[in-house]
Amino acid sequence: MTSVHVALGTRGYDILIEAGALARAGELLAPIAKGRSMPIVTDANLRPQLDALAASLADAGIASEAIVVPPGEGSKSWTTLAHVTERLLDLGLERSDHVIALGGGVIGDLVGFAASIMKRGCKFVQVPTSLLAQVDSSVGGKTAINTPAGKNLVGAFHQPSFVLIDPLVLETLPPRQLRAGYAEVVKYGLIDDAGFFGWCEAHGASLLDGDIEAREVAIAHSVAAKARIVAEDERETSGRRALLNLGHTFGHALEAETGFSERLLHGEAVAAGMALAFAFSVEEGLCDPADADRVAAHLKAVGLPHDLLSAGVDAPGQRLVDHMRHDKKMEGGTLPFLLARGIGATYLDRTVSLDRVAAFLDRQLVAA
Ligand SMILES: NC(=O)c1ccc[n+]([C@@H]2O[C@H](COP(=O)([O-])OP(=O)(O)OC[C@H]3O[C@@H](n4cnc5c(N)ncnc54)[C@H](O)[C@@H]3O)[C@@H](O)[C@H]2O)c1
Ligand SMILES: O=C(O)C(=O)C[C@@H](O)[C@H](O)[C@H](O)COP(=O)(O)O
Ligand SMILES: [Zn+2]
Repeated sequence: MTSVHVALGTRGYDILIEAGALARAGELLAPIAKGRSMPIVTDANLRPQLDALAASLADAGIASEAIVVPPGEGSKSWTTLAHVTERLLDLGLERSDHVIALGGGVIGDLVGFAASIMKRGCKFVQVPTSLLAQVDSSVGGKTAINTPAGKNLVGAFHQPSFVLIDPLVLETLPPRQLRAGYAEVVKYGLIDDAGFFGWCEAHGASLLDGDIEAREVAIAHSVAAKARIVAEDERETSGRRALLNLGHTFGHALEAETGFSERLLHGEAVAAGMALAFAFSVEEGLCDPADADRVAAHLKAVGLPHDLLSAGVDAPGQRLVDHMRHDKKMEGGTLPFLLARGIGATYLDRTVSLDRVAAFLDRQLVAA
């Protein structure tokens, strides 16, 4: 069992990582439920986890109603948000009540946003069930839905009250989803921790193969890294938290280009985006080509996209750059970019021209 605290003063909270924690959820959540019912929002793929959670809550005397939405990125939408908030109102949710987000990053982002606007802000608990959600999205309070204009464009910062991570629930996660989540694990190494990237090279394959110890190490390391960064820069104002966006400017453009669909999952887009950020850094004369090759080689070795073609995208650079203009880091018409001086040495560069990015992307396709 590992516990990590996100040090945000009155908005601070604990993240518990424990094999089998789902079965103890009732006992763990009873102190914050304070005798009130806890609605659970989940998706239709998570019936067994929903039953286990509801049974554990019932054992602890906590009532729960389930709100089940369709699985997939399409549920980060106005339609599903309206459905969830209306159901919560029907259930008589009070502002001091907690809603439980049981699922992957889609459920966490959707429910967190719903909680941020319910009665001007009710409480919520994250029970992440995908690797991506366990290592990244359940921590830090970024919540959002997508719009036709782009990814996560309507949302709020709203921190959960508690994050309950049971690594055993990953046993039912489809391998492709597991791999996609692993991309965000690799991200922590690339950002500022070359030693952890080395750990990923050594243990990534066995983690994906089912090594529970490797999973627990990766989850604990990732959430501790994210908790530190979020505590330093909760609302992404100083530039520190922007590091967590490594690969995402390219990645979100690839997701928009593929219609936020199963064609390219978020983690897959981020994997390709990180490799592109390193390749672009090489072209800009910032990064040793050997480092960029090492990044692409590891992503390729574990079966993740590592360039435009392996991400299934052959769009003109200018079209991808047009998607990037919606990036939330955009400031006064310029887009700060996460670039790399090497593995574990990324930084926010405010001098990148989007025309150079478009030309770089076109060259990537010609070279392939
Ligand atoms: N808020 C943040 O900080 C943050 C960080 C990273 C990603 N995100 C967002 O997270 C989303 C991606 O999250 P995701 O990759 O978890 O996708 P997801 O929520 O769609 O889950 C992936 C799929 O796996 C299924 N699933 C989840 N857990 C399962 C389990 N234990 N067993 C069987 N099936 C299971 C889901 O039903 C879904 O079909 C994106 O929208 C991304 O933008 C947010
Ligand atoms: O927590 C953060 O900060 C991140 O950037 C984590 C990312 O993995 C995540 O995908 C996030 O939702 C992207 O944020 P956005 O601000 O680019 O929408
Ligand atoms: Zn992400």
